[in-house]
Amino acid sequence: MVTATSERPVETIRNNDNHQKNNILKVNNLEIFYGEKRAVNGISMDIEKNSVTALIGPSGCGKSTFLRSINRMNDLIPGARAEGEIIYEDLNILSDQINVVALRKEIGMVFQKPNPFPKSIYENITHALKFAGIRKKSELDKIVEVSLQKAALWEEVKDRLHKSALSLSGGQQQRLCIARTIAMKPTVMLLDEPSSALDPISNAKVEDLIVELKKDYSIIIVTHNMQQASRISDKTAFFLSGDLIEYDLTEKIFTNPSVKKTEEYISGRFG
Ligand SMILES: Nc1ncnc2c1ncn2[C@@H]1O[C@H](COP(=O)(O)OP(=O)(O)OP(=O)(O)O)[C@@H](O)[C@H]1O
Repeated sequence: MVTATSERPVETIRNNDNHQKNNILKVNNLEIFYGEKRAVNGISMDIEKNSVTALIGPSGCGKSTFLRSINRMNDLIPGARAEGEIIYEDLNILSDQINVVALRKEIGMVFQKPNPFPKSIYENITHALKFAGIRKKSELDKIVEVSLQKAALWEEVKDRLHKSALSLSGGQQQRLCIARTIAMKPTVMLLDEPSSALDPISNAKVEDLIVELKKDYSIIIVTHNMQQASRISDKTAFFLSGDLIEYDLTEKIFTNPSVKKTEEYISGRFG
């Protein structure tokens, strides 16, 4: 549970009016700055539960900045700050009372380049669990198996769990990183171009996995690959120069967008 960390009452950062049953996140007038420069210009959108939401747009439009704000990864960048609200479970994620460590367990992130630790496959998954106080071997074994199964990797690695994660292929490493996130029992998974560094077969496996995972998680994915967005996402948000230009069902965005700029972008006329 993402709890308030200070003495101030939780009610001061709750916003019950904004809670909606089918949405996992509600973004209200979010602005993100790097120093004086504004990278995200007051965007508002709801993110649905158990769905895949794709963020698309040309390089530098603010997709990754927005994604990183959802689990407060921008806190790690000196000079970065956010205004507005991202409501999750009636709490504003941007509040200084949020327990960021707990938040990042519930809202996990997978990066473009697979980044397993230089440890065994097993330890890659158990490392954070042990840190969180889970020590019993039988419990750790179970979580490792379930996480690898959910990440569609178990069959490929079950006989070499104690071999180095770095001996896996790039595609397997990325599925291991997804398993590592799953082990923390997240509700939301943020994926920043998770398959752009992979070969086509590994890419297809990761795409199949994402579609499978939405049964259990709400997924937000940044992608430069229009085909990928149209294949796997339910809703698509098109960003341009820090603005959210259009946000709608993926089918609508790719067949009959409402805004001319969206149509120009998806048909490859710029970006
Ligand atoms: N750490 C940072 N410090 C300063 N400015 C940054 C930083 N990260 C991003 N920016 C700027 O913020 C704007 C949005 O960048 P962001 O990386 O979010 O875009 P993007 O749409 O994800 O791009 P790409 O598709 O190339 O990853 C850009 O103008 C970028 O130069």
